[in-house]
Amino acid sequence: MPGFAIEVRDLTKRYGALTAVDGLSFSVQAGKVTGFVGPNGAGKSTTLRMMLGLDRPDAGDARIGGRHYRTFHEPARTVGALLDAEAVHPGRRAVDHLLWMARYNGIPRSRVTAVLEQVGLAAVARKRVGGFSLGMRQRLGIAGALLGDPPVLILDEPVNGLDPEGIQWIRGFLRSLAAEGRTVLVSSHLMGELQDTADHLVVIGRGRLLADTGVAQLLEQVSGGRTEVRTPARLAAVDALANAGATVAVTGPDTLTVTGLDPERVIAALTGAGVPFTGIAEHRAALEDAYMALTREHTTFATTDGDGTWT
Ligand SMILES: Nc1ncnc2c1ncn2[C@@H]1O[C@H](COP(=O)(O)OP(=O)(O)OP(=O)(O)O)[C@@H](O)[C@H]1O
Repeated sequence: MPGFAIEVRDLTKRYGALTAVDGLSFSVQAGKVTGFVGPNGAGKSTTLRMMLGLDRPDAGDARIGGRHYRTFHEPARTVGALLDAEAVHPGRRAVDHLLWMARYNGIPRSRVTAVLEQVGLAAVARKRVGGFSLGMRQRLGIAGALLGDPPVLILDEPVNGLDPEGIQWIRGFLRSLAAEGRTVLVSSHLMGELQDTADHLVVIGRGRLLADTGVAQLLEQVSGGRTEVRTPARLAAVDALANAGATVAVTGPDTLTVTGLDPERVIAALTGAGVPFTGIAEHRAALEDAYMALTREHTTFATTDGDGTWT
């Protein structure tokens, strides 16, 4: 799978007095899941639409593998996109929708069977889309994006409205696509939807870049060195960790929050003292907190800048 990066440079889009995307620059690498995060109205969909040649920028540009989307002869073979899972006619059968897409894009029919299998919809291929749950429609949208076996996938809010099982599925699926060397860009307005899926995060607010960072780096930066430990032997764990020099707070019947020891040393201290544990994680809530802080700061900035409310 050739590596296709996405490069966004000084991208700007105005709707009348509103600057929906404001001098945005970032790049998206192949072989990773990149989360594109921002509150509602931050400009995510507008940015994705400009990448896909559906909206024309007022300034700057977005290139995929060094080229503008519109210049691709067979774009579906390079870029697969899911913008709106609701956009399929409800009277259509899933397989017919994909066959129509395949014909339109010059893709062999055999790919339709392959992608239906890939997204787990083979058994309902002949059912009408109107009877599909939102999760099934999201899967169908992803199947459509995969038809051309593209090296680049751009998915707008694919996790939105999924049940926990659907969320688990999509996480694993996106990660497997990235592991094949594909470029996977996935948007969400919720950090929680992406923090366990994405390797990298691009955070925007009011059309501007707020952060462009690895998930691990951001987590390290914001977790304040806190590690959560889940253990059935709470008291023994407190002793072992305190002996190793950590500060330990009991945060639940079987959970502890540890500061002053990195996760590797927490594991070493527990294992060395023979204390059982069922989970060790950097402080996950911290990422959500950081996201809230980033976007809140930006709201304050926007307000003091004199240009009104947060949409
Ligand atoms: N065609 C349009 N005409 C006028 N304003 C628009 C248009 N499209 C988007 N906007 C405005 O541009 C801003 C950015 O919208 P956009 O849909 O890109 O945000 P988003 O981050 O994708 O939000 P959401 O998570 O709600 O989808 C919003 O204030 C929106 O109302």
